[in-house]
Amino acid sequence: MTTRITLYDTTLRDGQQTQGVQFSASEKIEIAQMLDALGLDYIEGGWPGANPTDSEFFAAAPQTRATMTAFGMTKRSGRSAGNDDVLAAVLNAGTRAVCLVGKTHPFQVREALGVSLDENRENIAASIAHVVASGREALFDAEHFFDGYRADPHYALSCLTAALDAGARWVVLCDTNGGTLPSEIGRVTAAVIGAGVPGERLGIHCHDDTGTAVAGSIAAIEAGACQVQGTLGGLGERCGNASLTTIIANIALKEDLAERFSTGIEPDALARLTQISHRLDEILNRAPARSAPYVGTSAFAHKAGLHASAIMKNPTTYEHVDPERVGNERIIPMSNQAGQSNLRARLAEAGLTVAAGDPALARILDLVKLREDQGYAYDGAQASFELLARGELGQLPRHFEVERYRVTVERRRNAKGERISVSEAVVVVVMGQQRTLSVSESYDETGADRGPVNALWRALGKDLGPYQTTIDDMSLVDFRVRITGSGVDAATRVTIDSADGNGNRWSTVGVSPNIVDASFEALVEAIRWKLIRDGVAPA
Ligand SMILES: CC(=O)SCCNC(=O)CCNC(=O)[C@H](O)C(C)(C)COP(=O)(O)OP(=O)(O)OC[C@H]1O[C@@H](n2cnc3c(N)ncnc32)[C@H](O)[C@@H]1OP(=O)(O)O
Ligand SMILES: CC(=O)C(=O)O
Repeated sequence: MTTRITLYDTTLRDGQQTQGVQFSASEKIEIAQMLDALGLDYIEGGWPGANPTDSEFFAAAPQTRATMTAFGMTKRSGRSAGNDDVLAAVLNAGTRAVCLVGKTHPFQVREALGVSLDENRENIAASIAHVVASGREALFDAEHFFDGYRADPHYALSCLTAALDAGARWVVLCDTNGGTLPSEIGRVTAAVIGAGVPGERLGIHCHDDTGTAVAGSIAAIEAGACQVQGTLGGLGERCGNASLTTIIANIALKEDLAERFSTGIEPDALARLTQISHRLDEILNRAPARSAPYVGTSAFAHKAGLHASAIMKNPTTYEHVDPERVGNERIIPMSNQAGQSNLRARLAEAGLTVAAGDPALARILDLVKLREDQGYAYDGAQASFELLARGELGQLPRHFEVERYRVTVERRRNAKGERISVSEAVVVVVMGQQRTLSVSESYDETGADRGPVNALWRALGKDLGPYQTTIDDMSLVDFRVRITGSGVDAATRVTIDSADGNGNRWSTVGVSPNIVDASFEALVEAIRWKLIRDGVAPA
């Protein structure tokens, strides 16, 4: 018999408090639907009345199986709960549940609110009673609870009791400043339950300022709290909240937890965890975090030669769980850390079968290590690695050669006297007997200059004769620049991610002391790889 842990997501509220994150109402609706499909119990949608986006979201909130919850704060002093306009706006959202944050640390009550301890506790009780009287389920987020408990356990506990006595369904212990370590969180949670607060009405809300928010949340669950709050991928104020993504996977897949606890997440939903996490990254317009537990793009990447060798014999040698359980995949990248096992695995993925012991394997490995020493990085540019390997194996078709290119960047004033820049590129390409010269300016949809690399890409992709139809659906989706080495040895490494209309995505790398030249190398490799992958024969 397992204890059912209630999952409360605050991506749309605390997650929106992340510096640099600003969801639109329609993005909030999409995220709410994703969270609901995943199987969460509560979705905290935001703070109605605090900003137009949150009000718009609640006005159009999707129907969810999860309990949609509006967030707000306890009433201010000097007015009744019924006369507090901030509380009224929260209730007006018409959600099934309302979560109110209130202070439980005497220092915070005095410094931040400037009211007496009794008055604060009465405000908590009156606000929760008002929510309950309006027919909603009430939750109380006990702000700074662990700091408050350390300073004055009697007062902090009395605030929880005031909320529970007023009808709160849940009281949630918040480590608001994120400074409490897991051992203390576990100890205090157990003490709160020992003091009479039922675990079935107790939640935990951790922040990650010590890098232990997930561990702290699990410590509270193990001590008896039955609700856990968090966000997708740990978004949230300052260093973030506890990552619900990690907590969900831990409870489902770590035997010691799975034997004692369960959540509403079904195995097929768990297998969509990586996809959901990457969709959130797309909404946030950021690359997926590499090292995120379970769902990171490197969570199951085996770079070291010793690891790859063992993984190919039995994946459990270097994997704590099967990546498929969370919808992730195993990657064996190539780099200067690789041995022949990585190499043969990567070549097989590219459809290149090479017998163990083939001398070409050693040559390819030596070349990878030499080039990485020069600044190349192949673990994030697998398409360039494939071209390099094909070259050594004598399987690299030469579709075209670049005879020369030239780029100019001009800064001038237009007819209105405004300062503008214009980038222009010329590329000469030879394909068999055919020689083409293409010229292009750089521009985006508004006509603004997008720089020399864009101009080069446009010129290169303008007239590739017999290959044109193959590359027409190609686009550049990401561009990363890194200076490697220092002083006279400094070089620029450019990694380009390309995509095509078939949903393929591939990465290529170029290195040169000159950023434009490094970019050009990566661009040319991107096209070469696409032509090979699409099986186009050289002209
Ligand atoms: C721990 C957390 O993360 S809780 C979530 C915090 N989230 C947010 O703050 C985001 C949304 N907040 C907002 O948009 C705004 O702060 C609003 C609309 C809520 C209030 O805006 P304003 O009225 O301009 O107040 P402002 O933000 O400057 O200050 C907050 C006020 O609330 C009071 N307050 C803070 N917590 C509470 C509480 N739990 N109960 C009652 N009053 C509170 C403060 O004392 C302060 O009052 P004061 O202006 O009289 O000093
Ligand atoms: C409520 C909340 O977000 C906190 O105390 O951290």
